Amino acid sequence: MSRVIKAEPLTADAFAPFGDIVDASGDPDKMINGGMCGRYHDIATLDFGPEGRAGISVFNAQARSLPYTLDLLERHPDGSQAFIPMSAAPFLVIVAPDEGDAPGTPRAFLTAPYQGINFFRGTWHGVLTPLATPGIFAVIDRIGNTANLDEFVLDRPYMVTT
Ligand SMILES: NC(=O)N[C@@H](O)C(=O)O
Ligand code: NI
Repeated sequence: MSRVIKAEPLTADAFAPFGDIVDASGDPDKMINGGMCGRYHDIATLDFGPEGRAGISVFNAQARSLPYTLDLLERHPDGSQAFIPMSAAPFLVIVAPDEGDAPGTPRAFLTAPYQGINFFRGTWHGVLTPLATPGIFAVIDRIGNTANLDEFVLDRPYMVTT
């Protein structure tokens, strides 16, 4: 019998232990370009460690369907990782607390349109999980000389639903 996780709406408070939300919510920090543009300034904690540097990549991921079978969690011990959607489609964000170097009970969140996320360094998470095609995302994460990847295969999968 699979364990079930119900996806929650993504809110800053709920996501705060795991990362940042990257979106244009609320008032901008500054109006620029002659008042034609609102700047939401410096809204994510990027962290690439002393040996790494920031990189921008593009991921073109297959869309998944719900209920989604979660059987793997991973983390990046050496740096943060941000997923910025290049479409309006919501996507699934799965995170878990660290419990003695293994993930605890996962939580799933459904983004709002045009919301991106930034995982803090070391946050256990599910891989990029689009729910619509194209699953194209800009990814800002660490470029460096380490694998920067710990994977944890779940002995019993979870079914993620909305
Ligand atoms: N492995 C990789 O580049 N992607 C994962 O980190 C992911 O979170 O999707
Ligand atoms: Ni990742």
